[in-house]
Amino acid sequence: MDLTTVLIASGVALFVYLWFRRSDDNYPPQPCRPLPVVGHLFLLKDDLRPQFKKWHKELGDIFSLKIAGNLMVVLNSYDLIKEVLLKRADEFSDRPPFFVDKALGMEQKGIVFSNGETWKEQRTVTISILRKFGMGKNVLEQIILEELTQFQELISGFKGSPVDIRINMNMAMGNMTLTLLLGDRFDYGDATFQKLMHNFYDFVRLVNCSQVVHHFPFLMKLPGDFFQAKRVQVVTREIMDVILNKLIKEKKSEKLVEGEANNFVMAYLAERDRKLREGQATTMDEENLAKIFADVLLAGSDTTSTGLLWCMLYAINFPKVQEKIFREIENEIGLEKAPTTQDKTKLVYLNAFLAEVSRLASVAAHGFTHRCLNETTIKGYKIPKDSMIIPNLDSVMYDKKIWGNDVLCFKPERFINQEGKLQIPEQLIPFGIGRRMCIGEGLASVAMFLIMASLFQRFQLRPKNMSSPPSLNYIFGPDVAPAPFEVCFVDRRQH
Ligand code: HEM
Repeated sequence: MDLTTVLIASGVALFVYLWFRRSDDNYPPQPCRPLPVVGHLFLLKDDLRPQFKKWHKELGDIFSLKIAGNLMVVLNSYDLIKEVLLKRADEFSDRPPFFVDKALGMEQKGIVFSNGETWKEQRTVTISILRKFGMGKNVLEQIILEELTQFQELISGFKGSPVDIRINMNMAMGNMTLTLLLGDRFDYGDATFQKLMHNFYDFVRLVNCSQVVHHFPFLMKLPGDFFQAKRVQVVTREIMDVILNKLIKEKKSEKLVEGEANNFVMAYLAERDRKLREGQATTMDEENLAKIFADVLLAGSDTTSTGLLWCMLYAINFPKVQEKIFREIENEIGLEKAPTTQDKTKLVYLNAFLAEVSRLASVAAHGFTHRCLNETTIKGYKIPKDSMIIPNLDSVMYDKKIWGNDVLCFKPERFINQEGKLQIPEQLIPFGIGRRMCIGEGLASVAMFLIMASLFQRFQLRPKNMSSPPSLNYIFGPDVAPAPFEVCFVDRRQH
């Protein structure tokens, strides 16, 4: 036998041994035996939703997959997700390492990807600043209403002809977020804004695929870019460069009049300076600020814009629901005065509509990955240290035990009780649950309420072809977005 034959034979023998070796580990059930080295990676398709649904049905509320050397544990059902992420928050609130965090640079900073003291302080400070912006003269509301005026003008310019509004929606939401961060809105034609939005679009499209490189870093060294990881690296570096070296740098040079920050960057820097002046130990610095900037832009803007697109798609598919919302707006606030947050409690049916869209659209279908801090058990199964934990929010949004047999029906009425009041069950968790729960829930909810109330007040949303509205199909990415569709915004004032 020559050396090549020996090597091939040993390789095959090792593979067969690893494949048939009995594993004594009592891991949560798995769909099949994992392959050596890659584990179950070969099973995962681009759209994980139907797969997770099937495995949930076959394997139960907890199942697991081997991804390279790590265990990925998928939690299904409200009770189990709540038990792990809320009641056992000390054990399951960390994040695992992500390729994209590495690509962004300044690893483990900001909020989304950080852990420990850094995460705690950045999250607390950010929530506190956002809360202040939502109070008093309500900076948040002013920003949303200003952008909304521009957005309505743009829509009105389409004069009721069919349009794919995705890019414009992303630009409007992106601009709202940037105004919150910096204090001034961009002109849509501004070169920096265009570049950011372009990179941002690429990022959202490519990020899922690139995570494979985290498990197999040698792939970065191979020629070509099959998993788009090199492209993600270029795009994220460009995003961070603009944020840190242009936007934050320019803001820093402006003088802050004490107590008057109307934007996140200035408010953050003022708080950092206060802590330093008072001699407090702090993790607050410009790198953390830049990462929070990216977190808010990347985690917040796209998800909210996607949520709004779903609202439009459901509205054109359910014209009677849309008409009922319009009548409610007409009766409760009239057609002249622009809706404000003060009107939120009056528009019960609109709120029920938004809740039902958030349930069925399930924009963050699989939440965001957590990490298990130390070896432990869930439901008697062994969970090794550093396992990835996925809260399958889809399993809650589509659970017949919670929503009834008509779980697949679009029915805003399910959120209105017999007294005609809005009633949102605790199981509606589009923003997650526990210590890592979304920090942007308030911001997203206010933005979605104001934008949809204003659009429904002025426009009737219609499909291009009244007899065949666009499908409710989705595209699975970092969030679940509607497949491209066209909508006609017919100005009610001119009809
Ligand atoms: C409809 C819109 C949105 C949805 C559905 C959504 C959903 C979520 C979900 C499911 C998580 C993961 C929770 C977990 O890890 O268990 C999350 C995290 C996060 N979201 Fe949102 N989000 C939305 C809008 C926003 C907005 C507007 C912001 C801007 C402030 C934002 C900022 C964040 C941040 C920073 C995190 C990470 C929190 C942490 O790791 O501590 N999100 N979001």
